[in-house]
Formats: sequence, C-alpha cells, structure tokens
Amino acid sequence: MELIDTILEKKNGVAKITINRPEVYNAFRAQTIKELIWCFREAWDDNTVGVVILTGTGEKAFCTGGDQKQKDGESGYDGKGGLGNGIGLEIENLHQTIRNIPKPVIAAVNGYAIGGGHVLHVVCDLTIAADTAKFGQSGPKVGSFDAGYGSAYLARIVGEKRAREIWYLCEQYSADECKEMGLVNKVVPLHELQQASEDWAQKILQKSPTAIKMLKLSFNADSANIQGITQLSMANLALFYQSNESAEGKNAFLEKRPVDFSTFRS
Ligand SMILES: CC(C)(COP(=O)(O)OP(=O)(O)OC[C@H]1O[C@@H](n2cnc3c(N)ncnc32)[C@H](O)[C@@H]1OP(=O)(O)O)[C@@H](O)C(=O)NCCC(=O)NCCSC(=O)c1cc(O)c2ccccc2c1O
Repeated sequence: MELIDTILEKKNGVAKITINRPEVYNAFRAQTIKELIWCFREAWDDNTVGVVILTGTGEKAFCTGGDQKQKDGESGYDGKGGLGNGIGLEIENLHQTIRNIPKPVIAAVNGYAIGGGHVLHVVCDLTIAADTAKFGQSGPKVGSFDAGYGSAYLARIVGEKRAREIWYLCEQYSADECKEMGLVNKVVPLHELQQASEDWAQKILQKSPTAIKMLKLSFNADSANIQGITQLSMANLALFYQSNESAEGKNAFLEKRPVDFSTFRS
C-alpha cells in the first residue's frame, strides 16, 4: 500500500507508526485510518517485530481526531460510509486491530491527543507522554461522541466520575494530571520521548513473546464486551452525523466561532 498520511519504520524488533498530517495537527481522514490498519497488520504479520510504537509527526500533536475539514453533513467523513459503518471511517476496525495485535502497542504522545486522537492512545497498551502533551475529549463540543472504547474503556482506566468529567466538560489535561489519573504510564521531556518509548520497547523485547501475548489477550478478554457497545455506538453516530445538531458543532469549529447547541435541548 502506498502510504500518504502515515509512516511505517521497522528497526530492532520495533515497528514505529507515525501519523503524518502535521498541517491539521495529525487529524485523521478515511485514508489515514485505512493506512493505520494496514501498518498495524504489517507489524502483526512480521515475526521480527515484537512491539509497536504509535506517534505523530512534529511537536504540536499526536492526533486531534477526525479531520473536521473532511467531514460533511450527510455521510460523516469523506469515506462515504462503507466499512466505516456509515461515518466514513473504519475507526472501529482500527481500535479492534490495536487491541487484537498480539504485541504491545505503546502510544508515544508528542502533543495534543484530542477527540478520536485521545481514544487512540486510550486503546493502546501503554502511554508515554511528552511533558508538553495535552489530553482530552472534544466530541460534545464538535457534535460527536465515542460511546464505545472511548468512554466505557476509559472509565475502567480512570474511574466512572473522571471519565464522565472528561467527556461532559471537554477540558484539556496535562501529561502530569493524566499520570496521576492512571491514564499515562510515564512522562518525559519532549526531546526524550522517542528514546524513552524505544527503551521501553527494548525492555519488553527481552521478555517471552508468548507470555506477553497471553497477557495482552487476557487483559483484553476482561473488557471484550465493549466491542459490542462500540458497534452500537458507531451505528448511532452515523445517524447523529446527519443531524443539524452535529453539523452545528463541526461548523462552529471550522468557522472559529462559539458553538450554540441551545435549540437542541430535549
Ligand atoms: C487541538 C486544538 C485544541 C489546538 O488548538 P490551537 O489553538 O493550538 O491550534 P488550532 O486550533 O489553530 O489548530 C492548528 C491547525 O490545525 C487544524 N486542526 C486541528 N485539529 C483539527 C481537526 N481535528 N480537524 C481539522 N483540522 C484541525 C486547525 O484548523 C488549524 O488549521 P488552520 O488552517 O485553521 O490554521 C484545536 O485545534 C482543536 O480543538 N482541534 C479540534 C479537535 C477536535 O474537535 N477533534 C475532533 C473531535 S471528534 C473526533 O475526533 C471523532 C472522530 C471519530 O472518527 C470518531 C469515530 C467514532 C466515534 C467518535 C469519533 C470522534 O469523536
């Protein structure tokens, strides 16, 4: 596959996957998600690879979620439905691939991890963050939601009250605050991030790959029911993206104006 939005590098047992759209703070479109799934499968298929690192290009952002400039009111994102369950993005497939690949995935968060970009680090096995990184959900601000792994699995990590706070208030949290919540494993200066992630990958590579694989599958089994919740959530999201309410969130972001959801209360 020709990679346009992502970079895949393999070295010393580690596959490093980089989201490479810095002009939109590494927001993803349908093409990006297709490439990410392909990259993870490449890493899965390659017996020389034992650990995957997921990161973003530049110093500003890890990933800021769905590309709001490529979202239209009728079909969600630019993929025109299909495998994206109507939202035009195979995001559900990507989350499942990150969970199912039997090798640890480390998110190296180099800046903003917002919206669908935040959910990406949530579904990774481990998160190492730059001290400059900022984390948060923004769906309710821009007319979107992730009622699957992004909420139910997040609640398992940080607890119900915190998860509700993160989603209902849509505030941003520092790397240190996230470490305090158990949402981030380690915080390092930005210039040490890639090395710190590589160091952890090398430590994992010294361990029994079968033991690591069984542990990952076991951790996953306990939260596997969330996959069903995700399917339900994505089907609902496809319908929500056709609404004026969702369009108001997206348009306010693109027009750089305050959002007004007041007429949609029910
Ligand atoms: C991340 C920010 C808080 C940064 O703010 P800052 O002021 O520092 O920078 P700018 O706002 O000026 O951004 C710089 C530049 O990047 C463009 N950009 C940033 N993010 C996006 C984006 N997501 N899409 C498109 N473009 C983006 C921005 O427009 C600027 O370019 P200019 O050319 O205009 O100068 C701030 O940028 C921010 O809040 N970004 C939006 C974050 C967001 O709301 N993301 C989408 C949430 S919804 C989502 O991600 C989502 C996706 C899914 O696929 C889902 C699937 C299933 C369920 C749920 C999903 C979901 O919730």
